[in-house]
Amino acid sequence: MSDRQPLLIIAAGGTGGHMFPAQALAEVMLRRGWRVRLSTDARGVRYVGGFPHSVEIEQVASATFARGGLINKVLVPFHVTGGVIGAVLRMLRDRPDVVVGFGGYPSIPALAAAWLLRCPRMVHEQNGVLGRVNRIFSRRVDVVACGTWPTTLPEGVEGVAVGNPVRAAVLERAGAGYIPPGEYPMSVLVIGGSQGARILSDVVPPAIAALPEAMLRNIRVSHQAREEDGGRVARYYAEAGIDADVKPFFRDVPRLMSEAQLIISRAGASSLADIAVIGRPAILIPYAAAAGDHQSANARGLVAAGGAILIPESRLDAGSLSEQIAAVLGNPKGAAMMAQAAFGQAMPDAPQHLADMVEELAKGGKSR
Ligand SMILES: CC(=O)N[C@H]1[C@@H](OP(=O)(O)OP(=O)(O)OC[C@H]2O[C@@H](n3ccc(=O)[nH]c3=O)[C@H](O)[C@@H]2O)O[C@H](CO)[C@@H](O)[C@@H]1O
Repeated sequence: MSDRQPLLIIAAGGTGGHMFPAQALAEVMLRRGWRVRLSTDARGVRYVGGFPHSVEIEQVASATFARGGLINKVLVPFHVTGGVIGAVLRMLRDRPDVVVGFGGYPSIPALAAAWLLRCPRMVHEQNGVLGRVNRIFSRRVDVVACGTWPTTLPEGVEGVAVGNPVRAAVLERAGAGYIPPGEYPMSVLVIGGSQGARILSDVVPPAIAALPEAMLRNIRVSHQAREEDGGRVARYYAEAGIDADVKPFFRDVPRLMSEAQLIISRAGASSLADIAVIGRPAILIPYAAAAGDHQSANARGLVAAGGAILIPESRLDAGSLSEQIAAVLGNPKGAAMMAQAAFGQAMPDAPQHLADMVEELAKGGKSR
């Protein structure tokens, strides 16, 4: 590396699942004196508010076969080719030291350009099963960093277990003291990933309303519901006399998690990493339609360690969920052991580890 400030390009698709780990790496690299540029599409740009202000933003065309009509699908190869040509020209001008892809179609232009120009590059896969873009590039990058371990990788591809980097606001609460459930106000946090989950809005309110009266009196719920479900969820809690805060997205999830006696959640990779790093008992309901059932794979470690209870969507109903909630909240010792076990699965040094790998690559060394 010369004396100029090193440049990292982070390429990530437009969902929270890709953007939160990208943000965590950006935060560390800026602290290490790097310039950081985020390459994403219009959907991803909605998340940049959470990124440090000094991160440069480069918006690429949204090109995916997964959405849009026939015309969109016909145009995808042109968008992708245009995106790659643009990325090659910018890289020839700016000579990034390392390019890291976090998955999703918008990461294609930067990764393809880095491959063509032989620029040091890696992908980070958050899930227990490789996403489509990361699978394509897994043989064309220097390193495949894995957030969930073990990850199913294509034959001949080696991965490095790094963990899913969590945001600074989560790290500040790593292993925060847990107050086990008892005869005092208890908090239950319900989150459905970055978009919210309809099934949790259908099943969780009646499950909570069916808890034993003595328990119910002390419960406070923070429930993330999709915009269109928020009204009915809030009404349900109000009519059942339950103290509830219903929002489409909580900006202060790290605080809410640290205050919670129990978390009910989907099994998206960052949600699980946050739960483990803060160390809280959880009931997990993996999204059954996720590609390759990767949410079940994500949850495996936490559940096997005794930090979480898994309920498959196919067996989820208000009655059985209510029993599971009562079992956790009615057993302070068991809940404290779950919190401990969850923290035992955390990889809080994932952001630093990933940052070390970026610096290794920049020096020309391989990280594995
Ligand atoms: C439906 C779907 O396909 N989801 C995928 C998507 O997850 P999705 O985008 O749903 O997100 P994750 O669960 O990985 O991350 C969500 C993040 O949002 C935070 N949060 C959540 C709710 C809220 O109100 N406020 C808030 O800050 C969580 O604490 C977490 O940090 O990408 C992930 C990573 O590739 C995958 O593992 C998921 O399977």
